[in-house]
Amino acid sequence: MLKLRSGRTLYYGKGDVLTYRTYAKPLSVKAVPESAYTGDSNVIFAHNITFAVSGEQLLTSFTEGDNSLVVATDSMKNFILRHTAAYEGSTTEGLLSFISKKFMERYPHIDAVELSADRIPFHTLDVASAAKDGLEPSPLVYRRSHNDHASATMKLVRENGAPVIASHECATTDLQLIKVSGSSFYGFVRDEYTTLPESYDRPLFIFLDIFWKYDQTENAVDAGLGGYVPAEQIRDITHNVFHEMKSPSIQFLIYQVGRRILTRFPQLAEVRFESNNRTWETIVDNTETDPAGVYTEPRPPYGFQGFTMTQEDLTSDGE
Ligand SMILES: O=c1[nH]c(=O)c2[nH]c(=O)[nH]c2[nH]1
Repeated sequence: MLKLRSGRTLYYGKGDVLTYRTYAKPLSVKAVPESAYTGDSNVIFAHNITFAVSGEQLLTSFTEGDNSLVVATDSMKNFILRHTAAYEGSTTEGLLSFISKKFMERYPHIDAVELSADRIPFHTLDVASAAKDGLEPSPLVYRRSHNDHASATMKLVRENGAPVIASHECATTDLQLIKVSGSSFYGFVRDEYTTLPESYDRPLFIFLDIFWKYDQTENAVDAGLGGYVPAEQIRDITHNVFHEMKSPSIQFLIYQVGRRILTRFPQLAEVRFESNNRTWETIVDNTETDPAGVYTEPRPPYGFQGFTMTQEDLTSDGE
């Protein structure tokens, strides 16, 4: 939230600024064992951006109707689009940093910018190769995905007049993972309010949002430094840990995912989870001799968990 010195909150901006940039600089990252992802051609580098500004000098635009220092949100949209064309990097975080720094340089009366972007994922598609010897990814045709996607949030303020990143958080959201067998939930408090039976093998369906912060923000902004953490590798680590472990609860599952993420990426200071329990309701149970079961959508209300972890969690013996 963007606040003035007086403690008053003041901001205005533009949301849903859709920027479909083509042929951004390709991204290249180090491999991790859990993921085939090593980068992105960035042929389509598309985002939905929300951009808000704040400043002491904007107060009279609210209190007196004085528009003399108001940059129209329509102009903000144009600024974002034009600078998306000028961006020479390869990451969402770099794009946000670039646009907001340029904006604060152009408009010195703006004290702070808070902005976020959802990456709009477009995936490659295989097509018959021109040589007719199999399939190869089309460099031209892409499929828009409505699955999980990367995003980032950033706040910039001025220090000695120059814009600096005061805070950031990166994320992969809307991950929806089902593990059909190998998850339990038992041993919880049983009292006069308990109706849930203990489960020793449940089809665990979770909705998951994962957030992370770097120790050095520069690693998020400049992939050339070699410490960039792509949402795709976070996603792949998550389903690997889910696959590997017999989870006694979502709480313990996300803790183990967090430990793996922090192990793989020492450049991250923090990982945060928001999970949602969508365990399928059992209609026909499976048996020891017949794995076939029938399940249906769970009814609301849904349970959720939240957990924040830092590198310090790796020094405790949770694994
Ligand atoms: O993994 C779970 N954690 C809970 O805290 C909980 N509570 C519940 O009813 N089901 C589950 N599952």
